[in-house]
Amino acid sequence: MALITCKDLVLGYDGRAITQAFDFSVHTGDYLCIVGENGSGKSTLIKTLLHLQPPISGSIEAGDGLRPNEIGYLPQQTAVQRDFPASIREVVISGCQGRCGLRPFYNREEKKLAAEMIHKLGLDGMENRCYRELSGGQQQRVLLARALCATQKVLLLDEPVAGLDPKVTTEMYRIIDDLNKQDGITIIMISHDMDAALHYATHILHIGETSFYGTKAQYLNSKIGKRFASLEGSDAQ
Ligand SMILES: Nc1ncnc2c1ncn2[C@@H]1O[C@H](COP(=O)(O)OP(=O)(O)OP(=O)(O)O)[C@@H](O)[C@H]1O
Repeated sequence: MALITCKDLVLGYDGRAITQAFDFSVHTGDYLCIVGENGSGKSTLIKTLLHLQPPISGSIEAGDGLRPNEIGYLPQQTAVQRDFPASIREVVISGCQGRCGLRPFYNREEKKLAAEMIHKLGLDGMENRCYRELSGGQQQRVLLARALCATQKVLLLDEPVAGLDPKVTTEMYRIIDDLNKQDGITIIMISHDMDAALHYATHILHIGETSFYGTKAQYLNSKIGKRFASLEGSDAQ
C-alpha cells in the first residue's frame, strides 16, 4: 500500500488552478524527485502535501499507517531563518515539538533522540554553537537532524542543496542517499539538479503544462523526460 496517493490533483491559489490534474503515489523506500520549470508548482505541491493549503481539486490520501505528523520537512531557507539566534541543540530538538503536545518541556527521550540525530548528521561537539554562525552546508545538516527528530518515515526536501558549493552539495546528496538506502527513509525532494535527480531518484514527478509520473527509466523514455533531461544545465531549470 502506498504511503501517499494523489489522484486528479489540481494545485492553485484562491480557487485558481496553476497545474493540470495529475496523479502520483509514494511507497515506503521511494526516492521521488519532483522536477519542472520555474513556477510550475513544485513548492505549491509541497505545501499542499503538508496540508498547509488545500488543493483546488483531487485527493491526497495517506496509507500504510502514515500519520500527518510523520512527514519531516526541510524548507528552503530565507535570509532571516539563516540568521536564527539559537544553538544547534535548540534547533535540532525543536523538531520534537510535535511529540510534546501540551507539555512545555522536552523529556529525556526527546533529548536522547536529538543527541542521536546530532551524532547521525556528524554534528558532535558543535551542539552549543550558534546556528547563524554555521556554513550553509552545516545549517542544512542541522535542519535535516531537526526534520529527523520529527519523523523517520518520510522527508520532504525543498531544494536541499540550493546555494551550496559543489563539494558540500555532493556530501548532502550522499547523506540523503544514506538516509534512504540505509535507514529506509522515504525521500520526496524538489530538485533543479537533473543530473542528481536522475542519479539518485527511483521515481520522477514532473509537473508543469504536461505532467509525468513514473520510474526513472520510464521518465527517461518519455517525451517530456527526454526533452527536459536534454535541456538540463540550460535555462530550462
Ligand atoms: N501565495 C501565493 N499566492 C498566489 N500565487 C502563488 C503563491 N505562491 C506561488 N504562487 C504562484 O504559483 C505558481 C507556482 O509557484 P511555485 O512556487 O509552487 O513554483 P515552483 O515550481 O516551486 O517554482 P521554482 O522552481 O521557481 O521554485 C507561480 O506562478 C507562483 O507565482
